[in-house]
Amino acid sequence: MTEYKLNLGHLYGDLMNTYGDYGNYLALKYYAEQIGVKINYKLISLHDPFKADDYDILLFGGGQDYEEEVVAKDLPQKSGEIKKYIENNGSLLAVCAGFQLLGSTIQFADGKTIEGIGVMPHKTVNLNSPKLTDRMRGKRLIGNIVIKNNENGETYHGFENHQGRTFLGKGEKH
Ligand SMILES: NC(=O)CC[C@H](N)C(=O)O
Repeated sequence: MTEYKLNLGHLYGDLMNTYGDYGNYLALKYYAEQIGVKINYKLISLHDPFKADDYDILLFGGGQDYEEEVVAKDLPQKSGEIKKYIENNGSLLAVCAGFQLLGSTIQFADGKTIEGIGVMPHKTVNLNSPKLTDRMRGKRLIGNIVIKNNENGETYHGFENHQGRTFLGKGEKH
């Protein structure tokens, strides 16, 4: 019998797991097993090599500002391969800080701005940014969320806890 396998890479899963992002792997593993697919899990953390061709799916979870900055310093050594992975239409689930870090800049709660890897054009400002409307400014986003994907009709259930506000760039859509 053919054995189906998926190589899953968890980018900085040891640091970017504040909100239980490891659960995304567990859920995927559970559903994969139902259809006879085995998941090979690999944690890719600080100083670890990363090769785009080694993976079928990548997870990149959320984290607090402190860990996000630690990760941002390590990312340049992997960014070329991450870019290659994305440009080759690789599947990637990036959540919260993970998504922010793929963009151009991220502003933390203390006002400091750091650079993401710029593989996507979005940028993140902090919750006090004058770029925000009065209704949005000063509020932390926290709670359960349900998102409908209007393109494929799928509904995603999750939880958010962040202060940053991400503005999508050219060619990106909700
Ligand atoms: N949930 C998260 O990953 C938080 C990301 C980021 N540190 C923020 O507060 O915006």
